[in-house]
Amino acid sequence: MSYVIGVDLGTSAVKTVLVNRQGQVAFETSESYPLSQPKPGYSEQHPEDWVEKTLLSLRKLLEVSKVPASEIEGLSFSGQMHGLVLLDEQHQVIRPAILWNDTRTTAQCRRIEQALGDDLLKIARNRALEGFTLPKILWVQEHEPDHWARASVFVLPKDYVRLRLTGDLAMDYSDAAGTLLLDVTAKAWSERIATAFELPLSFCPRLVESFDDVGGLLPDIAAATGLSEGTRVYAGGADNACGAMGAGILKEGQTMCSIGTSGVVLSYEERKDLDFEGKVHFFNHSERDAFYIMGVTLAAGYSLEWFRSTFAAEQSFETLLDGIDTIAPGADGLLFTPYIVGERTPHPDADIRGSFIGMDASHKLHHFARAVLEGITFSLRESIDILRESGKSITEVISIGGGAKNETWLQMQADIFGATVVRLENEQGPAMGAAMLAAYGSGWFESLEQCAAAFLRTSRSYAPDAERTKRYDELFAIYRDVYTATAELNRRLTSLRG
Ligand SMILES: Nc1ncnc2c1ncn2[C@@H]1O[C@H](COP(=O)(O)OP(=O)(O)O)[C@@H](O)[C@H]1O
Ligand SMILES: O=C(CO)[C@@H](O)[C@H](O)COP(=O)(O)O
Repeated sequence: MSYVIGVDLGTSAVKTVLVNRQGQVAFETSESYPLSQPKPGYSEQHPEDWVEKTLLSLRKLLEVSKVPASEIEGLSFSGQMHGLVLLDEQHQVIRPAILWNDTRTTAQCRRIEQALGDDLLKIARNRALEGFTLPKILWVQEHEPDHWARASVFVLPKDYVRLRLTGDLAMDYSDAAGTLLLDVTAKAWSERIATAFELPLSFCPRLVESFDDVGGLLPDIAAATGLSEGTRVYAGGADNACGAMGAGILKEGQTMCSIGTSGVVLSYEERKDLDFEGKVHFFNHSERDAFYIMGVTLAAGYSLEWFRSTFAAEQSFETLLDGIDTIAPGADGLLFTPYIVGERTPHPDADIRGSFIGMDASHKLHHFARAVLEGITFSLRESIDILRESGKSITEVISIGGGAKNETWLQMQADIFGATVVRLENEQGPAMGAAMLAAYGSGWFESLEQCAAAFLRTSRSYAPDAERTKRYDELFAIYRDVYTATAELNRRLTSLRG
């Protein structure tokens, strides 16, 4: 038998999957790590936690599966995007990583816009948003001169873990696209952008394709995990690119919805010269010379996790959501907006915060839980609408991530999106995309599409119900008004936040 491993470095946990040549998952493990929010709007993690938990997860994968290390041909990564890991000349970490959902960088975004004007959208193909990496780099430049003086190079989360596993420093195009330093269509670091902020190009690591072989495992890593030094490591990709691959989004006309900590609606995009005016993110895919567009809800699964841990900490997601299907669409007049850490699509606004509108004395915990799911899904519908407005026909959506675990939520996605929602058999999200990169890199298939055809099988489809879709369309019109109606109120509350 031969196997590959996919490692998904998520925001809440690292997940590893062991996959055979038929795409069957022989074993999986997951190890969580903390997220620290030292101030409102801040979101950080310790890169050492990622490394430690990745090694632990790999060791368990080998111990429990009992698969001989010699049968594992390749390993690759998927990683949470945009997070800034600053390294000194010896490749030591300088400060905790500043993550994708950290919104401290509004001033730096305005500085980028002023310095680059129209060039930003022309070159980086994306707007200056707080979550992206360049604003984080500028924040450290401005606020932490001692740290900045030591900074020699930057990497993204999975690149740091790969560096520690192999000793190789590199970044793949799909992740580099989320830094705002890449000329996305030319696939090269942008000198124009780097020099505008006095960054030498040596501050940016070597660029590679997601499926490139970047070496073997270091001897001490092989010893610590039980893996063989002979297992080849392939660079890996951004979690959304890998999630898309793991959902089979490899040609025009395919769309996925991923509900993890964040929420993403993503479509394969052939029209690389079309100007999306920054309304959606435009990134390199993990397949060679391919692209995708996507909209992001900052707190999708995170809104549900926040609600559960704050108001029903003793309950699992399953218990909390059990019975919400007995409540009618609209949660008896209760509406939630998931802006609990600010928002990205369609409102790039770090100051906006969430709301429950329409609370009534008759509402119980289940009404709130249903309203939270509906609010998250309405937010994703805003991205679906932007993709449709760009000319895409979206009639089928592959749903992945934690949000695809609940049947009621899957049906709700179909009803709110007005599209058939498809769940995959043995859905593994971005971890499967990472395993596919390792399988393709190892030469098991001639193309990633061929690999997807062999690995991925659909499990169940959820068709939209015409009556519920109509009801949700009415509610969606109200949902859309909540942003405008609460934006100014939230701005006035900003100074009260801790
Ligand atoms: N059984 C479940 N039912 C509904 N939602 C769930 C369930 N389990 C997890 N989730 C949601 O999925 C989120 C985690 O998704 P995951 O894809 O594992 O996240 P990430 O990759 O960001 O770490 C949780 O925060 C929660 O909102
Ligand atoms: O910021 C983005 C994409 O632009 C996020 O999607 C991150 O990539 C984190 O993803 P999850 O941990 O939610 O999977």
